[in-house]
Amino acid sequence: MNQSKEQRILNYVLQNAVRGDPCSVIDAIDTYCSQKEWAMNVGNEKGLILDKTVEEINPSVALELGTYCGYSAVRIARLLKAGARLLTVEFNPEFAAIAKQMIEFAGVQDKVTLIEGPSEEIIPQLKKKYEVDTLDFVFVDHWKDRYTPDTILLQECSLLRKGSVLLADNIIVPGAPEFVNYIRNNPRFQCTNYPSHLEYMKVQDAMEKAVFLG
Ligand SMILES: O=C(NCCCCc1cc2cnccc2s1)c1cc(-c2ccc(F)cc2)cc(O)c1O
Ligand SMILES: [Mg+2]
Repeated sequence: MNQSKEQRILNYVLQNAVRGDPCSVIDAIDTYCSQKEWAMNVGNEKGLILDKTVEEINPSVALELGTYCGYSAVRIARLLKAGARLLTVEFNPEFAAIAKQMIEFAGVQDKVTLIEGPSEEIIPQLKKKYEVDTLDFVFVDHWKDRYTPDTILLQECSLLRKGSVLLADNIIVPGAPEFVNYIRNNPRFQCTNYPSHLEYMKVQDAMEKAVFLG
């Protein structure tokens, strides 16, 4: 049976990156996806916005919604201090299997917990099953129509505290207009927009940072 695009991306990383070197994994994925096959990794331009946000917060507990091949999980995990952890949620079993191998090859598996399942099911489990108190940082990069309901769910599950930071991808393309309207008009969030470009394309995109005010 012929390989999936995600399997081809992983194979390229295994052959061209250095085991245990997260930066070489990130670079290899960006090289493959800009030269050979486009894929929905956050990419290097928006990835730098993600890096700066993570470095600014220096989170002890981070959540990612939408793992895909593990590109942003590796990007985030490589910046985490000793003892800090990333929980990343993926809905698609094939993607989760690729991401698991990607995270292990990068050598960040000790910092990352990969959870397979729908966000609306996993978020309510985070406190009891995954021993989360509150989240310092959330990277939102899954189904664009889940951005708003899951932000509400995070609040309902008391997973956000004063100063928790959400960073949402794809504000313009594919777009999350309902989320933008919700978060910018919500007095409990302080929002900042970061114009950028769609990964590997000359198409406008943006990220939105939202700080929970408690
Ligand atoms: O759909 C995108 N990401 C979401 C897919 C993840 C599905 C999940 C649902 C779910 C539910 N619960 C838990 C975990 C998860 S993971 C996406 C799409 C584009 C894009 C695609 C075509 C195009 F022409 C232009 C842009 C660019 C991007 O950067 C993206 O992130
Ligand atoms: Mg995205």
